[in-house]
Parts: sequence; structure tokens; C-alpha cells
Amino acid sequence: MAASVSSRFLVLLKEFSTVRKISWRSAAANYHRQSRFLCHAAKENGSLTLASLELGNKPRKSGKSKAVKLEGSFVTEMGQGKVRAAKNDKMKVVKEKKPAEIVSPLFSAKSFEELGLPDSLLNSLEREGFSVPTDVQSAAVPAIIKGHDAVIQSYTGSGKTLAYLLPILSEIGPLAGKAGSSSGESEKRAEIQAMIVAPSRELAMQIVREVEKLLGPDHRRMVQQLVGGANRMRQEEALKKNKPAIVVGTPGRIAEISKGGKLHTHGCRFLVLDEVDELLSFNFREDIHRILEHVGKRSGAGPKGEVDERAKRQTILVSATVPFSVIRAAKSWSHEPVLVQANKVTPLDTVQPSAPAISLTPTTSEADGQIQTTIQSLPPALKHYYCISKHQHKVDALRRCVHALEAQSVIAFMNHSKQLKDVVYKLEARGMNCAELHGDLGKLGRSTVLKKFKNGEVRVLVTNELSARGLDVAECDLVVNLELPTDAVHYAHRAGRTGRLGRKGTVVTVCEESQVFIVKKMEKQLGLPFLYCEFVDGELVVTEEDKAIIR
Ligand SMILES: Nc1ncnc2c1ncn2[C@@H]1O[C@H](COP(=O)(O)OP(=O)(O)OP(=O)(O)O)[C@@H](O)[C@H]1O
Repeated sequence: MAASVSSRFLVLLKEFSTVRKISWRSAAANYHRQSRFLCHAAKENGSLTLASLELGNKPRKSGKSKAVKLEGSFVTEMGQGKVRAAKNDKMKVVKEKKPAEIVSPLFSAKSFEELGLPDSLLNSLEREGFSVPTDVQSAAVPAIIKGHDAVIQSYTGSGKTLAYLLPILSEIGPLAGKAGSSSGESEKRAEIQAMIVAPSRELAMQIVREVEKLLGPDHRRMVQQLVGGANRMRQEEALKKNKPAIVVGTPGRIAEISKGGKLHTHGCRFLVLDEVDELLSFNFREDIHRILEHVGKRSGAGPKGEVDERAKRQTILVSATVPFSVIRAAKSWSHEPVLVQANKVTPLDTVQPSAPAISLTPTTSEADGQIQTTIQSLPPALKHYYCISKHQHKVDALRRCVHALEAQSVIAFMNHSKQLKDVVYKLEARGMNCAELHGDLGKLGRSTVLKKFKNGEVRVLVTNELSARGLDVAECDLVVNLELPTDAVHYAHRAGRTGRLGRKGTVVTVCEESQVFIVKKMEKQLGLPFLYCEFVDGELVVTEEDKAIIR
């Protein structure tokens, strides 16, 4: 039974990857006719889907505003026949001055005590300054403690990491309550009890730090990172020496160590796939197959030595964007899987492809390029703008944007790592403190840049898709898309780097005139208003009409 469930899941996983691959290919072919730029992006990003960008969407000419001459060099970037010109007299100054202000608190009324967590864990939460659970934590913790497999989907920056860490730590490791330590403590100590998988080294390390914070200085060794780019031998030695209860890592390194027989996860009770939609993509398929096959499986446990006796592994899938393919895969598991969202827990069996629960989801009509729309992936308080700039003036547009919003901590996204350096040179030449972050930098380089950005030494982080998922920098008050993301899902993850945990945040997409239709399409898919803006005399201005949209 368990074996058939497992192989059914692997078939579904294969389908999932194949669907994404096909939709990428066909969409890329369509899109190539319209834009060479994004087709290059699709190639570089491999498994990314361009389905949402294809076909027939002409740039929308605004009937509301007439082209007018505005002062300043930004205006010189706007050529004849612009898609959407703004009336100077109708432009309004939008004040976006104070960064990281809390504008929409995500906390429900519950306290952590009400969630049934053990005292030691409550003490840790108190020590680290976590006093009230967010909505998704209030919903997820009891469901996972009850033993459900879970798909957790909620806004970027809504606290999904603690939503799965708290129930895990209440069951295993040094902070676990009595109920959690039922079977032989010595046996548990010898085996890994929880595995958390994340698609990037940065995200994995961020999760490690979150676990370490909760474990406290005395028990930090109970968590071990297994990320690529770091010394594998040392990781293996640490596994042997420290016997961690929890490992957090990237798929490639976990699979590598597992193949070498150095990772004992058959008795593992929790498997978490953070950013599950990314992890189930084609890029990670082989490694994730291995992990799903080996984690929580006790070999030779059956009376005749058969290897189909799965330990009571709970599987938790997490992302702000959950395609129905993930739901379909999770439905094939046996532990009454549930979909957990803010203040809502739904049995997965009842979730349909058309349900608004699944955000930005290519559904069964995926092949037709139809995408379902909801606004559940992004915090509602985020503000979205776009401006038009010629390619060669984009860096100037970025600089004006940063000054106009007085943004202190900015992430600027591009699609190709080669171009990041160029942007950094140009910004530095204009006196802006910035740095590049991408996968080609060494491990040390990446962590140094990230550290500098987090502590405010770097004002603008120029990066690519590497930083789009999971990166948590509370102070980040502005995200700029210097190049368009490949689709609305990627837009959501990039945008979600700001406005975290109810803070104020702004997203500005700098596009060329011929790309406005893509921005409009993403706006429609996300169900959020993207306001056209210009930067005039050091201020961000929008039309009166657009201003009315956000009133
Ligand atoms: N209950 C809480 N009280 C205060 N801060 C919290 C609470 N829960 C989480 N946080 C903090 O909020 C920030 C965002 O949390 P987290 O990174 O888990 O968000 P997320 O939903 O996983 O975002 P993403 O989808 O972008 O990965 C983190 O800095 C985390 O420490």
C-alpha cells in the first residue's frame, strides 16, 4: 500500500515537471515571436513557465491620459507613441517616505500558549521576542501537531517558516514536550528526526538560523546545514559527531550525502519542502525523488524484510504560490492531507482545481495558457507601480526611483547574472552604495554581500532569481524589477521580498514600452492594481485616475 502510494506520488511528480516543461517550451516558442529578451530569460531559468505571457495581448493604450511634455531627463526616455503617457497636471505626488512601517498587522488574537506548544518552546519564543502567532501559524501549528500532512500556502512574509518549525520542535529535539518524546530517546538521538529542504543555499541557511534561534545556544548543534558549495566532508563529520535531530539543506547536497550512505533518515518523522513549487520543478526532480523515497522509510521493517513499511513521516509542503499540481501530488498521500492558509484549514480532498485557494495556479487548463487569478500570494498592503524606460536608461530610472521613495534597502532584480555587474558599476558611478548577488559568486562572497545588505552597508542589492524566493530582510522597503520576471508567479516571489510581516513595501517595475502588455497581464493575473508612475522633480507621481484606484 505504502509502496503504491509512493510510486503514485512519483508519477504525479513526473507529470508535474513535465507539465511545467511543456508549458515553458510552448510558451517560450510563442513568446519568442514577441520578445527576444524574455525568451533569453526563459532559457536561463530552465524550468520557469512563460505560459502566462503568451499570445495576443497588445499594449493597452490609455484613453484616460494624453501625452504631455514633462520636465526632467526621465521624460526624455519616453518616445513617441508611448503606451501610456501621463498628464502632468493630473499627476499626483505619492508620499512613500517612511520605510518598514507596519501597515497591516498579520497577527490573529491567539497567543502561542493557545496553540498547545510545550513550555520550553514557549520560553524560546518569548526569549526571541515572538509574542503572538501570525494567522498562518495559528492555523498550521494545531493541524500539524494533530499529525496531518499539510500544504501551507499564504502570503510572502507571513511567517510560514515558524508555521512548520513550531509543530516540529514541539515533537522532536530538546524543546519537545513529553508527548513528543514517546519512543526511546536514545534511538531518536541516533537518527535524524526532521529534514527541511529548500531550493537555495541562502534560504536553507536562513532556516538554519531560525531553528538555531529557537534551540538557543546550548542546543544549536541539534540542527545541521547540508548546503551545496560548503565542505561536504565537514558536513558528514558534523552529522556523525553531533547527531543532529534536524537537517536543513539543498536537494543536491542532501541527495549526494544520502547516496554516500552518510545520512540516516529512514526514521525521519518530518519532511518539509519549502518553496515546494520550485523544488518540484524539473531542475530538482532527480534529487527530490531520492529524498521522497528515502526519508521516513525504515528498510527491512516488514516481517519478511520487505522495505515498504514507511515510518510515520509527516510531509509538509510550503509556498506562497501553490499550483494545483502540488495539491494533486499531495492528495496521493495517506495522512489526511490538509491545505493550511491564514485562519483556514481545508481537507485536501475537497480542494478543486478551480478553487480560489490555489493562487496564481495553472490549472487543468494549463495547456491552454489559462491561469487562475487570486491575490493570496502577496500582502495586500504592498503597492505596485510600473514606469516606462528605454533599455539604456533603466539604471537611471532605478536611481530616480530610489531617491523619489527615499528607499533605504532596495532589491533590484534582473534576469541574467552577467548584466548585474554593469548595473552595479553605473550605480556606483552615481554614488549609490550597491552590490551584486548571484549564483556565480562563491559561498563566502554571497554570504558577505547578504550580510552587508542586511546590516544596511549596501543600499541596493542587484540580483537575479536567486534572491526571489524566501529571502527575508525585514528592512527591505523597495523592490525594483529592472527586467520583467518571467511570469506572475515569479513576480509574486520577487515582490514579496518587501512588505514583509505587514510592513510597508513598494514594488516598481521598469519596463520598455513594448513590454507594457506583459505588465498588464501580470496585473490581471495577480488581481492587484499596478499604477503607472513617473519620477518628476525627485517625486513619484501617478495620474489622478490611478490614484483613485487605490483610494
Ligand atoms: N509570530 C511572529 N512574530 C514576529 N515575527 C515573526 C513571527 N513569525 C514570523 N516572524 C518573522 O517574520 C519574518 C517573515 O517570516 P518568514 O520568512 O517565515 O515568511 P514566509 O511566509 O516564509 O515568506 P516567504 O513566502 O517570502 O518565504 C521573519 O523575519 C520571521 O522571523
